[in-house]
Amino acid sequence: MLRIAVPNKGSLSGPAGEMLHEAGYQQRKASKELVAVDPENEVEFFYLRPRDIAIYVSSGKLDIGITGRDLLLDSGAEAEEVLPLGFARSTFRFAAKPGTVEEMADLNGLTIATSYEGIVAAHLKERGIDASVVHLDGAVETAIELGVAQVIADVVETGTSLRNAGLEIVGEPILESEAVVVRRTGEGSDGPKVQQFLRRLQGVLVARAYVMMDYDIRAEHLEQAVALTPGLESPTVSPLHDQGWVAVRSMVRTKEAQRIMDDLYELGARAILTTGIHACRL
Ligand SMILES: Nc1ncnc2c1ncn2[C@@H]1O[C@H](COP(=O)(O)OP(=O)(O)OP(=O)(O)O)[C@@H](O)[C@H]1O
Ligand SMILES: O=P(O)(O)OC[C@H]1O[C@H](OP(=O)(O)OP(=O)(O)O)[C@H](O)[C@@H]1O
Ligand SMILES: [Mg+2]
Repeated sequence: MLRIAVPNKGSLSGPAGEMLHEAGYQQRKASKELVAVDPENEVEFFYLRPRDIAIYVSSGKLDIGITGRDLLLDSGAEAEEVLPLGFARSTFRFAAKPGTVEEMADLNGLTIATSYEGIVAAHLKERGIDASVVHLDGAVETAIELGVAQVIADVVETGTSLRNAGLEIVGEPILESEAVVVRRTGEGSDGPKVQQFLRRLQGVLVARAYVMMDYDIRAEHLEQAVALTPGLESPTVSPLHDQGWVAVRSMVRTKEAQRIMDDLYELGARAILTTGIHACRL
């Protein structure tokens, strides 16, 4: 049975569960359940703290896990990223009161509060900066107001938490993070069950990012139309009863669908339809 670590709480938990559900895996019924078996797919899910997942996976007791790239790197565990999942996107940044820290060198001699000591210490060391790091569990933005630190290093998504605390970003992003699938470092080639799991998640990513587009076009404009909708491999072109026309079917990126529909219409295409993709294997 495949053993998979899934975040039990926080920003990663809901979207990870949704993605697994979309991939056809049975998820736990209640948020207090710590282990759930999906007998049909022969998978056992372990609902663990996101911060601990890379550590469990590196121990070799679990085959694979879902966590944040920042948490993976912070843990220092012998685990590596195998597939980015596109949710829980954030950047990891330094921030301070306006006017107190202009550039990275100003961090020398200061105290930095963070929940991600591993990432911060490595970043400072790489740049030869000598600053103290104090670990806090969360709500790090308040640490400056309360005098625990002069600088924080924390996850930023919309920037609302920083603004509310009257802080501004210092320097370049330390890291860009999103949810990722992790496995033990140096595992070699994945077994067939892990490969199948990854294919299912890749299928969800593609189904989320693409729509199927169908349209009719006069045969003489086919090449121009196909240039707009090349598809992943090659579009399907079918004859229509009216011999001057053909029907085209192709996958297009959801984000580009409206622009492509406008361009196709301009080219003379008609009956342009898009439909969602529920699942796929490429
Ligand atoms: N506001 C956010 N937007 C996007 N991703 C976030 C946000 N906050 C945290 N994350 C991401 O979620 C992961 C952290 O998960 P974790 O459950 O430890 O924190 P959390 O979502 O802040 O939950 P908690 O309430 O337990 O602190 C990290 O990968 C981080 O980048
Ligand atoms: O840029 P924003 O959109 O404001 O999001 C970033 C905030 O979200 C997370 O906090 P969370 O609410 O999880 O609280 P925590 O600090 O206790 O983890 C993170 O730690 C930041 O504080
Ligand atoms: Mg948090």
